[in-house]
Amino acid sequence: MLTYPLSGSSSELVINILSMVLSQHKPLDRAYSQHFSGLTLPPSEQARVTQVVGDILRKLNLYCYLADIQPEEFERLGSKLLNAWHIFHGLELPNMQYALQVNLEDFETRLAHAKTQAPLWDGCPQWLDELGSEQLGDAWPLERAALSLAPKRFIRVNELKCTKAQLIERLAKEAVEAIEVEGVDSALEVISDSALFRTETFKAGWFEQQDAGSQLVAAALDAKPGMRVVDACAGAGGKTLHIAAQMQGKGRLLAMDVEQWKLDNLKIRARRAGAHNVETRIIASSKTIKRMKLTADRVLLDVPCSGLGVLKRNPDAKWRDTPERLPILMALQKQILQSYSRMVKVDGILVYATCSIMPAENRLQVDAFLAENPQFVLLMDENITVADSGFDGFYLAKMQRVSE
Ligand SMILES: C[S@@+](CC[C@H](N)C(=O)[O-])C[C@H]1O[C@@H](n2cnc3c(N)ncnc32)[C@H](O)[C@@H]1O
Repeated sequence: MLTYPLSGSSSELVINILSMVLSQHKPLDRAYSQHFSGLTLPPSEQARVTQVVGDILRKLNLYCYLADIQPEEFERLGSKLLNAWHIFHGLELPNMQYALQVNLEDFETRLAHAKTQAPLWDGCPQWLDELGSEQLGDAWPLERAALSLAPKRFIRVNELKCTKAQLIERLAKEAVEAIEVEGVDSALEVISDSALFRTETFKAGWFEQQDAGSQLVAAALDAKPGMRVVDACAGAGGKTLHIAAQMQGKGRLLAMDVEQWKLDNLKIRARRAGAHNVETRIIASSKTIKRMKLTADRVLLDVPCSGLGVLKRNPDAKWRDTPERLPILMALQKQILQSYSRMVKVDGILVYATCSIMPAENRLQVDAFLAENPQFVLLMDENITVADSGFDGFYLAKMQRVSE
């Protein structure tokens, strides 16, 4: 965490970003882009601001409890929470105008109590603690604690442009220190505090920022040059670009989604990455899928999910309407799996993936699908857990179509 306090203006910035997320219910990335654009903040200060915002969101209920405020009061009482945050981390108080002060005696009493309440200490809201206990049983406390930590920074080497060794060397010349990641061939961990997207190495398309756990998903698809591959929930193409590299730019790679703006972003990223065999197609209706019946060697279904495996990186989801959305998401996952699996040809491979660690969105969906679709068999599945891997949490199931 920080070694010296935030400046007064950075503290105000943290409060404004958090207010946008907590009071106006905007996504965190939108709050960042709105507040950072037009600011001439040095990259290191921007990194400090995002570090503090991320930490506060990961443990919002703990810091609110210590500051003796309610999350709903953040817009009005944010300065008190920020002071409590500094005291908690043993830092001097920031120099904010009109800041509300914390009663130190009260803070110490609350701190002693919070240490005895593990879910509160881990910044876990009650609904999530109940869901995690119900879904994961004894494994939940370790996952819960792991989800409260700051995420590491991972990148994926773009093998269409360079090797891992060449990437490490070129990044070092731009003062970015990156090391190999055990168990994930395509990944590097960035251990210096550098602004990655400003590097020439990034502009040349040599890497993408992508969690190491996420890189295991496309690896499981095992796409080969010359194949016909569909990434059916491609979004902005994190995994599409990885698949394109596996295919060495040869064969047909179709990236589909229901949101055109995401596919437009994907096209820009594909151009930078030199991924020339990527085509995009909007899913306008079920006909788009029906027309492709039994045509694909590989289909990836990286379905919309709760995101409960990636709370380190997207901690705002803890304080959103995630529990209300869960049944809707699960119905959509079931429907996508049933309908889009029709694209897989006989002997072809289907990979179902989520960035959730909850069995209800993962193995239970796959079991239900297999029970209704004997034309598919399960080859393997994997829970990439946050506590075991240190990555974000993912699930993947690899299935094969054995008959029409
Ligand atoms: C988990 S995200 C995909 C992330 C992406 N694969 C990546 O690696 O960057 C799920 C995607 O599914 C898309 N989606 C939502 N409903 C869909 C549907 N019915 N059919 C296809 N895609 C859908 C969303 O727009 C979103 O981009």
